[in-house]
Amino acid sequence: MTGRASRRSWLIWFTAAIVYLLSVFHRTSFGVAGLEAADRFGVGAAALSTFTVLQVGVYAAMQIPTGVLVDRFGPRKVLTAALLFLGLGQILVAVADTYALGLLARGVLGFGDALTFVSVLRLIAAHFPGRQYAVVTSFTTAIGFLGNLAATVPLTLLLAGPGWTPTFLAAGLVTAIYSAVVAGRVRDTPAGATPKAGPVHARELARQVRTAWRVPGTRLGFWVHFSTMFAPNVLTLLWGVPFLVQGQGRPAATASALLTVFVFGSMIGGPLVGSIISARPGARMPLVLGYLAGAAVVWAVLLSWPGQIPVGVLVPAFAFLSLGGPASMIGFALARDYNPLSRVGTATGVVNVGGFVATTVTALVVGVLLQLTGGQFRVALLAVVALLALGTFRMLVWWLRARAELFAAQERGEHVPVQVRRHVWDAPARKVPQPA
Ligand SMILES: N[C@@H](Cc1c[nH]cn1)C(=O)NCC(=O)O
Repeated sequence: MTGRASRRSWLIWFTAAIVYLLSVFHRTSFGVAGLEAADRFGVGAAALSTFTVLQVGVYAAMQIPTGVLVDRFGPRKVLTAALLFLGLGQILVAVADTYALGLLARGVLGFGDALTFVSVLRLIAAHFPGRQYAVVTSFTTAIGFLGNLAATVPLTLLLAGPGWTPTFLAAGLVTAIYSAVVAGRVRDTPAGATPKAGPVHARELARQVRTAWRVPGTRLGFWVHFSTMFAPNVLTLLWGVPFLVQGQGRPAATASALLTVFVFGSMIGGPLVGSIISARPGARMPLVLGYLAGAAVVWAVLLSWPGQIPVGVLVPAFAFLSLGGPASMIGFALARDYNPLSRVGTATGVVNVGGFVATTVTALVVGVLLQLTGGQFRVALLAVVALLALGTFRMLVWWLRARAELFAAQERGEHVPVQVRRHVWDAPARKVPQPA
């Protein structure tokens, strides 16, 4: 859309952003419930990490289907379903007393979580003009981090007070009940129109995904998301605490405190990056490249530091790496700009696969390398550097291809999302055949 977003659109966005807050709360709730979960299900640390891998795996696997569902049925219906799955998953967590039921519960929860983010971004694409897209998505992620904060000290206090079952039961019920608010309040577009959902033809759906994937702007978004968000994710979801405790000899409480730098960094960095790229879309790729160059320096320092890394080095290093999440939002802005609204959900899902596939692969490879090296974090974390290099290389390839498309469109006099000037590293202009 063009013009200004109405108050109604802001209200609809806020209603949907609360779904993302709930989703992040449920996603991160095992961070502080881990020890109690181990006790309740009678399992050790290795079995506990299965919860994380399962959840991220379900999330990544569901991104493209979610994008297609959102384009087909509209974000209101998909968000309503997301809340019902999240609520059901958390109610199952509340009553689960075996490891198998616990895994099933977190799987259902991961399914609901997977339906949320892409739906909210699709709503933003429909309700806000293009120039506001990045800033509103960054507000959304900042609201999501409130869910992450609620899953730290407040959840610890609730688990220590009322206990596991009442806490998770209440969280699950509130989430399921909120689905009625979303179903009643959210509208897919400012005019209230909803995509016409006829019968679903697999071939048609595959064509929609292929078309989105072939757009160089979508592919660039995929590699931007892949390269920027996985390192902070791997540290906060799985390997950050073991690296600091076993690899660096820090107490567990210090390790958890150090990881909160990622939450605050993303909460501040999100709106900052969002407002910069909303005002200057041309700054998107320079920002991503700047972040990746800085991340390479940070990893070189972290992995080559002799002995224990001082807190005075860890805090700025983590603060810088936390900007990877906000930088990854540039991938979604690219998907939004280079696809028509009817395909934005699918393209957003494709982009969102990037970071989560990179997270899953890195988390697994780090685990394998730790096993092979007898716990050498300096060696195991080289997996992060390897994926950073791969992602950056593929991103550069698609950046040049996307620029070549833009030049061609500019030369044809078409409207382009960003005006670009040719540089020496760009492919030379194609010769336009002259009439004889
Ligand atoms: N890029 C992340 C969101 C983010 C923003 N700042 C830090 N992280 C992302 O893709 N999120 C998807 C989700 O479901 O949370």
